[in-house]
Amino acid sequence: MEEITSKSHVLVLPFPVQGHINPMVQFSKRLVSRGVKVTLITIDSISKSIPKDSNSIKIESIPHDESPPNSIDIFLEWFFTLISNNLREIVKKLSDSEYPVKVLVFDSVATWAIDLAHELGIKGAAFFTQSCSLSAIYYHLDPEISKITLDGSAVSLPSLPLLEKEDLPSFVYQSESYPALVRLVFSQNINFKKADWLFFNTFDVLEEVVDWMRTQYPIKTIGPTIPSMYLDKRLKDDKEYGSSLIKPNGETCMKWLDLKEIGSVVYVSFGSLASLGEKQMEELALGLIMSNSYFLWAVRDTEENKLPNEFKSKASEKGLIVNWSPQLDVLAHKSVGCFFTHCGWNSTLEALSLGVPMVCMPQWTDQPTNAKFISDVWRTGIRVKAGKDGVITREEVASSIKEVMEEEKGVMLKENAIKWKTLAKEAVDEGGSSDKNIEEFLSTCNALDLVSD
Ligand SMILES: O=c1ccn([C@@H]2O[C@H](COP(=O)(O)OP(=O)(O)O[C@H]3O[C@H](CO)[C@@H](O)[C@H](O)[C@H]3O)[C@@H](O)[C@H]2O)c(=O)[nH]1
Repeated sequence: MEEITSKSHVLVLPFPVQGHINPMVQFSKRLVSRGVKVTLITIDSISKSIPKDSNSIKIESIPHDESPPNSIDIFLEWFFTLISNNLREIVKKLSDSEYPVKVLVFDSVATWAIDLAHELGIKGAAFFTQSCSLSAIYYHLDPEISKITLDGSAVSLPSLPLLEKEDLPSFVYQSESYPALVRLVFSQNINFKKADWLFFNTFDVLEEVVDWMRTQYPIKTIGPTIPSMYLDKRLKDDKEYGSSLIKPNGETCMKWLDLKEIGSVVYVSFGSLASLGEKQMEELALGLIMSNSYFLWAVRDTEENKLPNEFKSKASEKGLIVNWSPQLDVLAHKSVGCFFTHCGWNSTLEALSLGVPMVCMPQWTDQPTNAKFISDVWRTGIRVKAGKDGVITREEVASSIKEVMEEEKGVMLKENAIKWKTLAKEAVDEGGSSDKNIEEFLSTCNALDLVSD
């Protein structure tokens, strides 16, 4: 590994939700391990959940008097205004220090950050927390410029599998439900034109479209951003993400899993944002019981009231319900045989990196596309089928779990999952594709130092 002796200083700005903070903090740790100074920019209500200066990442936290707004549309504007009003001062302050800032790595949804970075005389790198395939889809289907007519039939795009309507990101067809989010996801395309680098939390062999994107833009794959001790083990202290916005019920989960047989437990989680309807929650709950497998289900406290009456006590022989799990430890546990997931990109990468087969129950945004890749491209999972009313029945839940846990198909899915686990480790290990991309990025940062010294 090349020794970085320069005084490179990189600012990292994640959007403040779990699924964006985790990968950007992990990327920061990889930079710090190579001698780079990294400062994470966030807001007070989030920074209290991130251990101060964890893994030598410095934190610049912006105070705010009012609580963050609950509505996503209002929150986006509130957060971006708060950051953009303060970022200039932060860069100026740090630039007067021994380690002047050279690069701002910003969450790809903070599209305004690139202009600010350039105005301040520093480089800007957009960090995409979703798959490269997803960005390619948004790129080709941008309503402002796309010549493709969306009429509900399958779409064929360069270096991507044929995508049926239900495989496309939900924002493509349901644009009226979340107008601000839809504007936001497509606005990310501006990064392709303006950013100095485009970082993707993926690895080269995982997505064919990476090669196609590379012919067009300065993209760098740097993932999977799973803590090193689960993959290459080169960062000895890197055992967890270290920034849980919800406190996990770790001991309870681990003790319970320790008592179960190898591969006998289904782990169920829908990440930090997805919210199921009451009917769907009931079908899922009853399907889990019907599957006859043991299950560990992370149900956030805001979702708990949707569980059927007395479900917890009825399920107590077979199931454990917690508000938040230490997901990496759970997926790495030998008792877990299957991950019943909403297919958030982090969960997807975690399952691939830890060799766990999946049952996919995507909800919205990128999750349907991730489910398509899991079931048809990487072939490490199957996707549940919804009934006419859009609800996935208890029978479907139970039979999908049985298919993965008990049937021949499950053996093939597990073999494929193990293959991807090996490839994920290779990508981040010394000389792997993601490792080399980080090295190359830092060599360029070094050159920036030489130019400005
Ligand atoms: O009980 C739990 C549940 C989740 N996690 C962690 O929380 C993260 C969840 O991330 P992800 O699987 O990506 O889901 P979301 O929280 O839903 O993430 C949002 O952000 C992702 C990245 O942009 C998108 O892919 C998703 O669709 C979007 O919902 C993962 O690292 C999990 O390990 C836990 O530690 N414990």
